[in-house]
Parts: sequence; C-alpha cells; structure tokens
Amino acid sequence: MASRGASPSSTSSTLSCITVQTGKHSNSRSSMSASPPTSTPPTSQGDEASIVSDATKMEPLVEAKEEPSTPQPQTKEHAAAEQTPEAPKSEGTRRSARSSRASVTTYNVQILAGTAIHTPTKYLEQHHKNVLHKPSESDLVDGAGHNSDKVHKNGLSKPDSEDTDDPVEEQLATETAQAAQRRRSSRQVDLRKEAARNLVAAGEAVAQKGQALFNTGKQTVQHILRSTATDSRAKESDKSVTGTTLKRACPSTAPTPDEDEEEVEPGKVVVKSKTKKWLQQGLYVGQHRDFEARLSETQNRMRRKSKQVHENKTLPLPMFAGERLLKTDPRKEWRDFKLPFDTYSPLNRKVKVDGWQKLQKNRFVGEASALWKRDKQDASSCSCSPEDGCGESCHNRVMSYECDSSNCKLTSEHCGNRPFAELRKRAKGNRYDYGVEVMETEDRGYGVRAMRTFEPHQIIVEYAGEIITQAECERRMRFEYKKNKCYYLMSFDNKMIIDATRGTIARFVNHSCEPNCEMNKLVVGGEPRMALFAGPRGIMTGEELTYDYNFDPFSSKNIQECRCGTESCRGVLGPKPKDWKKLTASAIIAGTKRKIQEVLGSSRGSVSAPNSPQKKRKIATIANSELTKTKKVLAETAATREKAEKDAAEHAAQIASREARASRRSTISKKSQILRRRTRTSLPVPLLKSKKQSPVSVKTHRSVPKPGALKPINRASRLASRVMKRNVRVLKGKNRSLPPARTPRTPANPPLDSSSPNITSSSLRSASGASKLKQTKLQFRPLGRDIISDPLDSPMTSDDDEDDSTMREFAAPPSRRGNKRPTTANSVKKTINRSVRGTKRMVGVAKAGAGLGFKGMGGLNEGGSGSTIRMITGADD
Ligand SMILES: C[S@@+](CC[C@H](N)C(=O)[O-])C[C@H]1O[C@@H](n2cnc3c(N)ncnc32)[C@H](O)[C@@H]1O
Repeated sequence: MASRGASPSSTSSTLSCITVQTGKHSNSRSSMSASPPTSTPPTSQGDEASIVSDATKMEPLVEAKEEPSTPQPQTKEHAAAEQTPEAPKSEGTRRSARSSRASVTTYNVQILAGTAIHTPTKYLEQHHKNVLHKPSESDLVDGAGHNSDKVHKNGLSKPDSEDTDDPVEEQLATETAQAAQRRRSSRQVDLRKEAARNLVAAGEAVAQKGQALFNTGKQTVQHILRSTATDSRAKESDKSVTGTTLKRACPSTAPTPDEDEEEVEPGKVVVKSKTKKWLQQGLYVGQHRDFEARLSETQNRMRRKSKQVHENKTLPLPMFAGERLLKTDPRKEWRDFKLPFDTYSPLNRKVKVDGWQKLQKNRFVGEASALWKRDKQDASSCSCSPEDGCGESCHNRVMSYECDSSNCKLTSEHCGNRPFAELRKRAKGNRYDYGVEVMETEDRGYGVRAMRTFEPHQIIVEYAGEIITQAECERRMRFEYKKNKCYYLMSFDNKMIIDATRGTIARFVNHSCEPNCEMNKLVVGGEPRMALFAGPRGIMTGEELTYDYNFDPFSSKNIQECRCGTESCRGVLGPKPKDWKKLTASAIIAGTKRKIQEVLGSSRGSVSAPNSPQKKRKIATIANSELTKTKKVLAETAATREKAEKDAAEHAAQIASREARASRRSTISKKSQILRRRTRTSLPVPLLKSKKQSPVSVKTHRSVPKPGALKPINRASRLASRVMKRNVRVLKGKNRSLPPARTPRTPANPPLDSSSPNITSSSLRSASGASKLKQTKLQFRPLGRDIISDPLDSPMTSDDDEDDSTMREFAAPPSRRGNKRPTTANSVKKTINRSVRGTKRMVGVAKAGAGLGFKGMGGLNEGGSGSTIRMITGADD
C-alpha cells in the first residue's frame, strides 16, 4: 500500500471512499507543509480550515493556523465527514502521511486510477473545480485576503517555491490534474452521447408532430379549394355561402375527410388536381409509338385504347416511332426517315408577319350571313359499331360530315370521324402540340411547316377567315387587293368565298404540284368548314406543308409561275397550260351572261329578249365590250401560245440536232466498222498494222465498188441531215406550231404518230432509203394543231367548220363583219348566244349557270366542277 500511496492514484481527490485515519497526525508538522494541489485528505486540520480546504490555495492559511495549534484528537468518522484534505509538505510529513496511510482501510482503486466514471456529478464538479477549472475570483483570494498569485496559469495551482521543493508532491499534483482531465473527457463523451440520444428522440417527436400537422394542413387546403370552388358559383346569389366559405377557409375549422365528401356532394363540383403538362417537342412529336400502318387511324386508336399503354411521349426513339417507316408497308406509302428540321440548322422560331390579322374561326361579313342558306345542309347520320370506329365505311365520313353526338352513336373515344373536335382539343395545347408555324421560303414568300408529325389524313389546321359573297370578293380584288401579289381567297360553300386575308395560319400554306396535304371541306354541326389534312404519306416534323391550289386564275393576267420545284411541276399555279383558255373563256362567258342578266333583270340561267330600247342599247354596249375583251384575251392567249410554241420549237430543235449528231456518229462508226472488217479480211495483218500502208489499203477498198453498200447510206445520211437542218430552220422561224416543251412522252401521249413528221430516230431510219426521202419531206407539216388548239380553228368539237366560223365571226373586228353592229334585240340575242355557244364549244365546257364569273366557286355542293376546292387569284379583267 505504501508504494501505492506514492503512486498517482493516491493523489486522487475523490474522497468519498477513502477513509483516513488521522488520529496519529496531530503533529503540526504535517500541517506546515503546503497542501499539494490534490484533495488528499489531510491528516490534521481544523474544522475551519477544513471548510476551505478544498482549495489548494488555502494551504498557506492552513500552515499559518496549524503552527500554533495543538493537535486535537479526531475520530475516524469525523475526519471523513469533514473531508479536509491536506497534503504533507515535507518529507517528514510525507512519511508520517505514509504511515498514516497504512491505517487507511479502503481505497477505491478505480477512483484512484481515475477510471471510475460513475462518480456522482455533483461531487466531481465540486472537487474538480479545485484542480482543473480556472479558479474563480473567490478562489483566487484566500480567506486571509492575499492574492493567490501562485495559481498556475493553466489553472493548476502552482506551489510556492518553498513548498514545491518536494518533487513527489509536484508530480502528484500534475498526475492528479491529468487524471481529472481524463475523467472530465470521458464524462464529456458520455454527455455528448446522451445529448445526441436526446436530440434524436426529440427530432423524431418533432417529425411526427410535423407530419401530423402537414396532414391536417393538406386536408384543410383541399377542403378550402373544394369549398371555394363550390361556393364561388353560388357567391353572387347567396352571400351567406360566402361567409361559410370564408369560415371553411380557416384551417382551424378544417373538417375531416368524411365531412369533406358530405359537403362536396350537394354542389357536385369536383376540383381535379392539376396534372403535369409535359412539353411535347423533339423527335416525332405527335406520332404514336404503336401506330400500325396496316390499320386505319380509328383501328389504331382502338388498339391503343384496349392496350392501355402509358406512352412516354417525351423523345420517343426511332426504334419505336420509326418502325412503320422501315416495315413493309402494304399500302406502299413510304416516307424517308428525316431528322427534325432544327437539329442541326436551327431556324428562327417565330416569323413575324406584318399585316396579318388572325381569325380563329369563320366570320360572316356583309351580306354573306343573310344570303347563307343554312337549311341547305342535309342531315346525315351513321350507324357504325365501336368495332368499325366510324372508319372508311362510315356514312357521315363518306358524305363529308363530321360525327358528333347528334349524328353518331359512338363516343368520341371510339369514333374516328371527329377531326375538328380533335383540332379543338389540340388547340388548347402548346404550340408544339398545335404543330404548325409560319416559315420563310426562298422564292414563294411565307410558308407553313410542321413542328410535329401528322398521321396520314390527320387534320392539321383549319382554313378559316371572312366569309364573303362573290360580289364582295370582286370588289375587294378590284380595289382593296389591287396591288397585292398574294391572295388568300378560297372558294367555299353557298357560292361564297373564304377570304383568309384575315384568317388562320392555313392561309400561308403554299401550292405544290406534288403536295403532301389536302384541303377538304366537312360539315361540322350543320355548318361547312374547311381544313388542311395530311396526305396519304403523312407529314414529318419540319416538312413544309403544301396542297394543290387547283388554282382558278380567273384571268390570264393572273397566271403565276409555279416554283414548287417538284418533278411533275406543271409550271404554273393551277391547271395545265392548255386548260387556261378553257378557264378564261368560261370566265368570259360567265361574266357576259351575268352582265346581260343584270341588264335584263331576268332570273338566272336564261337570257330573254330585251324589250326596251334602253336595254337593247345596254346589251349592245355589253356585247361590244365583251367582244373587245374576248379579243384581248384571245390576243393574250395567242401570245402565251406563241411563247409556249417558241419554247417547244427550241426544245424540238435541240432534240433534233442531238439525234442528228447521234445518227451521224452511228453512221460513221458503222462505216468505219465495215471498213475495218473489210481491211481485216482482205489485207495481211502486218500491212494493216503498218501506218504507212493502211491509207493505201483503205483507198484500195474504197475503189472497189460493192453494190448496195456505202454509197446509199452516205446519201441517205446526207439527205437526212439536210432535212433535219431544214426542219430546224422551219421550226425556229416560220413554223410556231410545235408541241410544248414539257409534253411528257409517255405511251399514253406518244410524241409522234405516223402523221407526225417530227424528226425522230424512226424518221431518220426511214430516211435511210432514198425512196422514202421524198415521202418524209412531203409529210412534214406543223404540229401545233395537235397540241395547242387555236381558238379560231378549234379541233375540239366534231363540227369544226361551223365552230371556226362562229368563232371567227365572234372574234373578228367589226370591220370584217361589214361594220354591222347588232341593233335589234334579236340580233343582239343571236350574237350573244352565238358567241356564248361558240366559246363553250371552243373550251369544251358547258357549265350552265356557271354563276358570277368564278369558275368552281360554288363549292362542294354544287354540280359540275363545283366539287373542286380552288384557290382564287387575281381580279376579273
Ligand atoms: C395563299 S398565298 C400563300 C402564302 C404566300 N406565300 C405568302 O407569302 O403569303 C398564295 C400565294 O403564294 C405564292 N405561291 C404559293 N405557292 C407557290 C408556288 N408553288 N410557286 C410560286 N408561288 C407560290 C403565290 O404568290 C400565291 O399567290
């Protein structure tokens, strides 16, 4: 135990378990020694001193006091209760302390070793303060009032120089401090752990509370939303309801979910929670992944519905969406795979069009509304089954009626004939959903391109604008749009016109001779509407949308060059050039008739005889002006024809010279082949190889006449080329009647027949015989008649001669008709009828009651060519 006593553990300040026998240490010596900075129990210390003995700095006081004191007997218990530690100061004291320690009954080794961790905190704190903590002021000043400058700056008491001469004590003090430090650290760790545990528990509790609060809040908000929606309707009629709403809005009065349902029920207003709207752009927007090209649109839709596949529309990959492009298509409707237009060449997103006033739906202007025959629309209904899905055989579809709840039993999910309803839905989406935008073209002004894909025959955009009468249309063209280059006029129903100058984006869709869209008209809810639909090939993202304008040029002035750039381009917007005359003539007929009708005031269709001199004069004036106009048109037509013929002549000349060259080449090669063959056969090989010898050998052979060999061929070729040259000269100069340049040479339209002496390889072949040359020469005659008919010499009707004379009379200047002007009613009528008849024959169309000068403007419900939807261009002459 003695060695143990010298050990650091003996310096433990934890005295609770230490019992020290102090009876033997009444000697004041012990009290003389400065108390080490430990709480080793003093062996002799008065009660007073013991009160302050817990501080090392009290040692001098103890020392001072103990000097005169007499040892007082102390019981073991008393000493322990007083707990007045006092460390020995000197070796003697130490020794005596050791000896006294011999009487110590128990030591808590753990405590002495500083490893006990369960020492009561209160006790520890009280005693550690003495050792470790920085002393408080009260500590620094001892009871005697002198400053404790012996306190070590790290908080440990520093023994006086006279007191610290004992290294053991010094060491003890240090060790005590270290032990205390260790205990403190371990205790701190414990405290931290405990604090952490507490924090976690507290956090969990808070989280639970928060969750509960959140749930309550959520219910409250939902309830408020519902009740607000319900009440807002009744707000105006019932103010008390508003009060209730406000009350309900208070979170504190949030009802339970059951209450919710009860309250929502009466109003039957259910506010749906908002769903996330995905931006549908990128590859294949609008294209369904599981689209099966073999099935119709409706069947596809049905299939999708039955499958209930949730389709990821964001960037579907070509492996899904492009499948139908790669598969064998039974309908042979192929499309090239294309990357979206702006993947590598981004375009300006928005083209701003000046002066375009948008209209989203048709609007009647002026008299149009009054004149619109609403009861004209016949009702149509279908009896399709859900399996049919209002497909190809749907009666409404066939009749160009859109299905709706009134004429179709199917629901909108099962019915496939509701394109305008689909469009309405789509229009609510974003612009990618809507799927079209204005673009700028290189040489055709603005155009429209797709920003998504469209299935074959899928609706794209409505053609809507102002619905105007023909009279209004004429007025606008004459005055308002006089200087315009583009017109946005479309023939419509009831002989009216949609003027999309103020209208939808569809007005910017350009013409193409090989279009990818179609303009169709449907009756929707009893009213006709027009829209652009995808063609049978469908539309890919980025494609420019086009349709065939089927342009009615209205006047030869307005025939426009087509720049669609397709292989089968007709060269002009509208019908083929040879149909121009038909159109202009029919326009003249219609115009003349209209004017005469106006003068006569008769009902449409018939021209009755004028019965007043005034009317007669008027009709005569009209007839004259119409004559002048007709002449003008004919002159224009002739000019156009001339131009076409000139082009054709140039083209023919090119062909002829090419063929001549080819024939010459073939003749020469044949000749040389024959010569070579002969040389080879007749001459020895070395001679043939010798350059010097070869001319001689040829000469030799030439001099040998062979009947029917070279001479006739030479002559024929020379003659043929002479004939060709002559033909070309004729074609270039005098003769203008040749086929148009772009007439395709198909089996159905052979370029030449036996009576057509144009220069071809066959004619050249026939020219190889001298006997046929004469025939070829004689057969040559102008071709123009066969291709482009002259209005003054029309071959279109069987009674050519009669028509010719009629036309000549009609078209000829008055002087040629003996300056006779029609003066009587009969003669006027005769003249008009004759001219009308003649013109009709000329153009080969007899469209009775064609109307007011617009061919095909009657729309779909009219007879004749009225079933054609046409764009209209230009003003009447
Ligand atoms: C209905 S607008 C079409 C939109 C027009 N490009 C624009 O910029 O407003 C019809 C006019 O466009 C032009 N156009 C349309 N397609 C054309 C084509 N294939 N070739 C030449 N011009 C065309 C013609 O000037 C025509 O009169």
